[in-house]
Amino acid sequence: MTNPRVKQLFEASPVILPSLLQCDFGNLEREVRQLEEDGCQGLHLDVMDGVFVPNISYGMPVVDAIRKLTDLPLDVHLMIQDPGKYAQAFSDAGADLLTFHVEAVDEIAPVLDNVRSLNMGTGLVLNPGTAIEAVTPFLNEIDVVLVMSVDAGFGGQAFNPVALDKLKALRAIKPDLILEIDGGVNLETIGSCREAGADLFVVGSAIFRSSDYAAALDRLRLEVQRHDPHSS
Ligand SMILES: O=C(CO)[C@H](O)[C@H](O)COP(=O)(O)O
Ligand SMILES: [Co+2]
Repeated sequence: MTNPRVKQLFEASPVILPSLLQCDFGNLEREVRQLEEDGCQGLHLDVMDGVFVPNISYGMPVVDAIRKLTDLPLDVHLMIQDPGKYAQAFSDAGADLLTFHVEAVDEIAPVLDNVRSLNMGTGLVLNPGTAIEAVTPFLNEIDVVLVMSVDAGFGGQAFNPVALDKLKALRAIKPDLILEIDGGVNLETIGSCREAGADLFVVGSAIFRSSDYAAALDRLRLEVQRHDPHSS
């Protein structure tokens, strides 16, 4: 991986990545500064097009605005149809790590080649209903597998434990693969995600619905430490 911010993110693993979907967009700069002060080591940006998922969030202008606000690694989760068409635009907007859904493309390889040529980290995303076999042929060409524990499209959904089996299976296939979990990750579920092998933990409502982001993050980090598979 040559993108220095992605390298920094992976070296900091395990990392909790706040999902900017339910934050206060009317005070985006304040939110980003608060997360930086609370020691966040990256941000997860949820891009939704209303076609691939039945919801619309934001696109390149907001990614660009966040890029101008912070030097933190930006992990951009594309929940859009035909993501290859927008890879250059998101690279130009400042994405460091770009993940796209295998369900949103007819052929993975050409989109993957395109994203990799743009000096971004690359990741494939699996919805709960998609088997890991959809990504196993590509494990040597990607940096991350993002395993969804909710059906992509909305924050605040309940965690689907099928994701844990996928994390364990992928960890067993490729021990050095960076694994990311996204959807319904909170104090009750984050420990089992860590035990199952996750490195990056996307958290939305468990942070943004709390009145004290720092306290919520500290409790989540403690749970990750307590359930670390590498600790004795
Ligand atoms: O990709 C997503 C939804 O499609 C979001 O990243 C995810 O839902 C995070 O929010 P929460 O922690 O509240 O589930
Ligand atoms: Co996401």
